[in-house]
Amino acid sequence: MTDTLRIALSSDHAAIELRQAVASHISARGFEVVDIGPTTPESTHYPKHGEAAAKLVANGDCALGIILCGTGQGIMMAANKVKGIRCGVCSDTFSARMIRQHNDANMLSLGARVIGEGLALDIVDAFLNAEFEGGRHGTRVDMITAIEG
Ligand SMILES: O=C[C@H](O)[C@H](O)[C@H](O)COP(=O)(O)O
Repeated sequence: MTDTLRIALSSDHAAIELRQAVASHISARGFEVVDIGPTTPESTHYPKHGEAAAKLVANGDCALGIILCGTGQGIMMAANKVKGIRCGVCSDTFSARMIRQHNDANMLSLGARVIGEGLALDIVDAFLNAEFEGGRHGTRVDMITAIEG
C-alpha cells in the first residue's frame, strides 16, 4: 500500500485524544488524514460518527477508515451497517494484519478505554501495512458482500 492514501478518521467523546494521536501518527507516515471529529469533549453519540466515516470510505472519498470509541465496539457496529464496509475491532496487531489480509477490511476500530496509545499505533501500522491476499479469501469476502443484497 502506498503512503498517499486518504484515511477517514472519526470517534466519539471517549476517544478524542487517541484519535488525535492516530491522526498525527499516520499523517507523519505520509497518509492524507480526513479527520471528521468531533473536536470538543462533550458527550456525543458514536453511531453518527461511525456512519459518517464509513460513508467516506463507501463512496470512495477515502481508501480506508479508522474509527474509535470507548471499546471500539459500538462505532464498529454502526460502520458495518453502511453497505460496502468491512470493519473490525482490534486490540492486537495480529488481528489488525489479518483483517486486511484475509477479510479485506476497509475500516479499523479501536477502543480507547481498552488499549493504550503505544499499542494502538502499532495496531494502526499493522493494519495499514498489510494487503489483501485474495484467492480463497476473495471468495469469502464476496460471500459477505452478497449478504448485503
Ligand atoms: O461502544 C460504545 C463506546 O464504548 C462508547 O464510547 C461508550 O458507550 C460511551 O460511554 P459514555 O457515554 O459513558 O462515555
